[in-house]
Amino acid sequence: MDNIGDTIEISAEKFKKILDHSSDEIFVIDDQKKIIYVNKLCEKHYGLKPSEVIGEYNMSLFEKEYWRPSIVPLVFEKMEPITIKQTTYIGTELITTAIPIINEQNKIELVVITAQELQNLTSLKEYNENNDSDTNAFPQQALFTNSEKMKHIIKFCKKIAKVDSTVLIQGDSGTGKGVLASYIHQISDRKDGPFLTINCAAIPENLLESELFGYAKGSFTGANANGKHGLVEEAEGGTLFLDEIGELSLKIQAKILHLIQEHEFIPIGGRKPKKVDIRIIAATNRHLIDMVKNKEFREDLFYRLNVIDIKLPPLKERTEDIIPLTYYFLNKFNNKFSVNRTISQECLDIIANYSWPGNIRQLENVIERLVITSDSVIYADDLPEVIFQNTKNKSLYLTHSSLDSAIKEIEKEFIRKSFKKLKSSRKVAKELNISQTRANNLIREYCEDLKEN
Ligand SMILES: Nc1ncnc2c1ncn2[C@@H]1O[C@H](COP(=O)(O)OP(=O)(O)OP(=O)(O)O)[C@@H](O)[C@H]1O
Repeated sequence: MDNIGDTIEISAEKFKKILDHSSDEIFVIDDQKKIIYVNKLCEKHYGLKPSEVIGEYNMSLFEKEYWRPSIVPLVFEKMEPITIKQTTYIGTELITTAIPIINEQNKIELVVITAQELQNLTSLKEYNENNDSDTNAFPQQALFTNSEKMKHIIKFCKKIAKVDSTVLIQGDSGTGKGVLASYIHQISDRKDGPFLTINCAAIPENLLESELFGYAKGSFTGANANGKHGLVEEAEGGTLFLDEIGELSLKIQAKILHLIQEHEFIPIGGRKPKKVDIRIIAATNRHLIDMVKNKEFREDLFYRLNVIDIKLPPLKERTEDIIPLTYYFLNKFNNKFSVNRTISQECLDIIANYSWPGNIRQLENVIERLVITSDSVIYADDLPEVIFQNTKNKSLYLTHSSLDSAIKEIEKEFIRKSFKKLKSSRKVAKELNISQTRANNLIREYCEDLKEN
């Protein structure tokens, strides 16, 4: 126990609780620039638990690009408090202040760093625009990751982006195939040209052909008399992304093959081939090789597309990405709907342990729904039933060794759900078929945070 003043004692456990509930991230490094303390906000800002950060050297995390720019060299150089703007890899903007604690030998003993989210500042005047070292921030990118598997894929993309070979991205629905295709385009020499996407499954075959290749003057009745350019022509100098390529008919597959091999195409109703300079990136969530075996997909086109193939892992194989993505989407929808929802630890744990069969898209949709439907804090019981139950059932067995504690957990869940909905102990008692005294006691035990002030 620490004795503070004459009468108040704060245990180390309570002290940790206080720091973890600060709205600022608190980050302390020693004279060797080793991280000796960080509060729980580091999970929100970097998707890393304090236990993964404490004991690391500041530089080694900085080199893994969790944030930019670094404040530590500045404070060691100037030996005085410094404030700068930083951006984390999930796009959170922070106003960070580093305060050196200097010992009697005039050496830095510790540096206490606090970081506040820019969107939380009530007044933007609170920080000086001139101090802002934004030039070092991350480039605007829609693709970020904390997973080694994905970092490997991104490294591979950086190598292949510069060549013009066709790329085939395979992966389950919602794993980010479109985002990856756009990323490859953005880091390629074609970045100043267009990036056009067509979803081959969403358009009927006859329309798809004219969308892709356009048609010549007066080629059919009802068509624009001057003809029409297709996406292949409009993508000149850029990249054409063919999403869900497994859905193409054999006729259009033949035209795509010709386009890839000869860099030319003939518009519908046209006679002369037109040359184009485009890169093709294709994606599918189907097993193309099985389709080839079943003669549903041309073997020659498959091998042409597959010159460079990338397999995107489902979210359950990159669980390190779940928490950073959750906060990324939370920030995104908080901004979109001008609210400031936070998320409870229990809810976060369930999200982190769920298998996400619909991958990133499903996670994004769930967070959007939670931001819209929850009150200021998002609790576990706000989650859609399927996620809540699925993880709950697993965790009941995993985390409860005794029958009594598992029963208590279920009791808590029932009471919270009912009280959240009905907001009255009388109604809860009625719904759950218990006495009002018992309902009152249970509400006092489990629902303090749900009571309206
Ligand atoms: N690494 C990422 N960072 C941020 N957002 C991402 C990331 N990957 C995917 N998303 C988001 O997840 C959603 C799904 O991504 P995308 O549409 O690229 O998936 P897909 O694999 O092409 O899906 P489908 O097969 O259904 O077309 C999009 O809203 C996208 O913005």
